[in-house]
Amino acid sequence: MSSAPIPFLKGHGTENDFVIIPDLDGLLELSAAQVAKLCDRRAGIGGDGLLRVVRSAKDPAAVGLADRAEWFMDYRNSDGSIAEMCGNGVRVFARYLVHAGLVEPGPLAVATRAGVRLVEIAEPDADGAPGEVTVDMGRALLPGPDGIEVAVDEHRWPARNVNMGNPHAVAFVADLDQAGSLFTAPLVTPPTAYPDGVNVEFVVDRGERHVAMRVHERGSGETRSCGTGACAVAVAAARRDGVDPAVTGAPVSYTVDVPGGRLVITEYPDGRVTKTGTAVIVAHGELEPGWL
Ligand SMILES: N[C@@H](CCC[C@H](N)C(=O)O)C(=O)O
Repeated sequence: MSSAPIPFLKGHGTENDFVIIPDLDGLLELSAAQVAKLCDRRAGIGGDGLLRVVRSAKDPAAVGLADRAEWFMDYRNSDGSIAEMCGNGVRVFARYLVHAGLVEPGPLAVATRAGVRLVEIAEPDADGAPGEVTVDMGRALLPGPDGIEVAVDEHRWPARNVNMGNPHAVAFVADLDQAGSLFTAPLVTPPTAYPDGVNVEFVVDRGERHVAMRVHERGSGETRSCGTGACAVAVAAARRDGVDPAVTGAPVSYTVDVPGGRLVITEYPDGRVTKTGTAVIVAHGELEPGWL
């Protein structure tokens, strides 16, 4: 790694917060331990995850995507592990590119480990406040099997396996407090359903096409929002409510409240799932030389 100062930014999407490392030409190699150090909330910058911003052509992980998307989101969880996709991360990533003058508001293709995702960055409003960011998350997969369960303390719920590029177990519960402290990962069975680990969402109804959730994220613990999780929740709710757009032929939207704000998720008859919410840059700085 070069000894030049390393710039960073901090941003969040509905309080799912990220350390952003611009590495436009792919000169940095961040180990899992270095990512965990950066995401540490006491000894580092602090974040639920890290977004390394790099040109697709400069990162081997984005091979084959560079002709469709100039920028690659190298996303890592706060423990340093790699995840295929981060739904809030990709919106904050797009916000950073506009903030840095690297792209204009409007449509943008972003390469991720789950493939290319299309983002729409709204123009700032009349007061100059940044507009919301929408991402087309592609199709949800519901691979099963039947019989998945999530357990916390004495509570046990049936759960639905929804894959949004990354794995989710969605459980509808009577009360979000039943999920407990979430200091440790909920028990998900059978373990064979998720060989690579799982993000777990606990969901309650708030009204018509309106739910609220808490999440325990693989590699990060409980977070205040999870974009892929909110999409998984909306898809699971649509199946439960009998409004699968592929069957009804009509799009369906769910408002998903997370501890850090609100996301709006729409699923279309062709299977695409979009997600809209805020994405904010809050700070920037430079790492102390030698610290990392
Ligand atoms: N917070 C994210 C999801 C990040 C990845 C997840 N922890 C995993 O390991 O799959 C989101 O907004 O989608």
